[in-house]
Amino acid sequence: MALYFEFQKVNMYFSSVLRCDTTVMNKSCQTAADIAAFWNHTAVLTELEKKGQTSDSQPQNFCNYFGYNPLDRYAHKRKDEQWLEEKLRDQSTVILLFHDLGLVVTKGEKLAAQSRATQPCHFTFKDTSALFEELGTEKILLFLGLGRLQPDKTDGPSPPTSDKEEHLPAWFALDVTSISQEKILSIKEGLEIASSPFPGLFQLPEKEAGIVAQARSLLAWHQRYKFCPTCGSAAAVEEAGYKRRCQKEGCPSLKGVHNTSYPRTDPVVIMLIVSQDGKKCLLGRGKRFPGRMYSCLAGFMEPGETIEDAVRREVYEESGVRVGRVQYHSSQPFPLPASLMIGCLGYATSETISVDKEELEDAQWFTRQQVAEVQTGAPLPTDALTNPRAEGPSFFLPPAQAIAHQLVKAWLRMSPNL
Ligand SMILES: NC(=O)C1=CN([C@@H]2O[C@H](COP(=O)(O)OP(=O)(O)OC[C@H]3O[C@@H](n4cnc5c(N)ncnc54)[C@H](O)[C@@H]3O)[C@@H](O)[C@H]2O)C=CC1
Ligand SMILES: [Mg+2]
Ligand SMILES: [Mg+2]
Ligand SMILES: [Mg+2]
Ligand SMILES: [Zn+2]
Repeated sequence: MALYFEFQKVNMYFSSVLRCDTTVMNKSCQTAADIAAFWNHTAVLTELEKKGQTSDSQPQNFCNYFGYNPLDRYAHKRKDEQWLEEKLRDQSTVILLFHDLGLVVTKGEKLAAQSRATQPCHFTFKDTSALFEELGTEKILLFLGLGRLQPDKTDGPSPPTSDKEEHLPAWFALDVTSISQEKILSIKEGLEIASSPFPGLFQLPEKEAGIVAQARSLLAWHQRYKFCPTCGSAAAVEEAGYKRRCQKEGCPSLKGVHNTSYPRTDPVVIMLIVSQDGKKCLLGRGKRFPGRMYSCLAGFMEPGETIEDAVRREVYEESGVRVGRVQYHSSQPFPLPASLMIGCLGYATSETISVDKEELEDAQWFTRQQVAEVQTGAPLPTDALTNPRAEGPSFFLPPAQAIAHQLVKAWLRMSPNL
């Protein structure tokens, strides 16, 4: 009998978990999964995960905007020119066009109620054959990989596919900077060039943002590294856009492996610093930040430095605050032009702030409550980014697409509301 009651209790427990609204947050920005993770109720967390909810307080599960890329890069085919040519002409192939790093998009698509989403235009070889003809052999054509766009991450797991890998659509990016904008825009009705990186790059469908980041970072490398960094001679594009080879005989870059021949990525640390008592976090305002925006401190890593030391050094340089323990959270490819943001939480060992006025306008400690109110509060007025006197809260955080936003959210969710 006792066993029966015990069984009933467990049953009720799980049925209440299965009925709970997994999207609701309490005043501290914590969802049911966050609370379950915090109190180490793994059985409850497992049930919630079956409903498609994971806790952001489990950093290993976290994928930032630009971080999700559904393509298999298929790197072993980059030297197979015949295979690449056939793939390029296949009618399932998707070609993205970039004009001076601006993506060619379809006008007027609305994905979200308030923001105008940037919808990359998917061209075929047939659509673009005149452009290929005009560009000739000197073109920069990148093979990005094979794959299909999956349903949004929020739609749950992707449906099973019977496709063999080789039959998945191939994705390419073509640089059409040397072709007139009029000619590009006349390929189809309703095209435009999302020339400015802001805000278009941050309004892409999330399932495609990683592909655009991959293409844009590579094209930016080609734009900046036309000549061999070792001897200054011309360098030809090879391996489907993943290599540049110096054309001068005897150049040292031709002997052995040289990173000057391959696409570059600049690692950047970005960190939310938490005070010793765990109740405050450190945020700064860069000189060029819009409106009243405050964000995590960030800085380029230097050669011969660990991630932990880069976090400690940048925080000390910019704010005078000393940091002890550093914990990795997640990363984000950042295609402006080609950074890798390495997101961390850092635990301060001192509190006095001394702002580096060369780089920052201000840096302050913000309480958990202040930050939670801004995160859960009403949407910002439309002129908040441009008008410092706009109505609304005394400060605001970067949007959800920024890793800084996610670091703040992670801290709010993983710490108890003290
Ligand atoms: N603070 C934030 O919330 C966010 C920052 N970022 C990005 O993080 C990156 C680094 O942050 P910062 O505070 O600017 O870095 P930082 O604190 O290291 O200072 C930037 C300065 O470092 C020098 N520098 C050293 N290595 C460099 C390199 N590889 N490329 C360019 N400049 C280099 C330049 O003089 C530059 O002015 C920036 O590109 C920024 O766009 C991105 C998202 C959010
Ligand atoms: Mg900085
Ligand atoms: Mg700095
Ligand atoms: Mg720096
Ligand atoms: Zn050279």
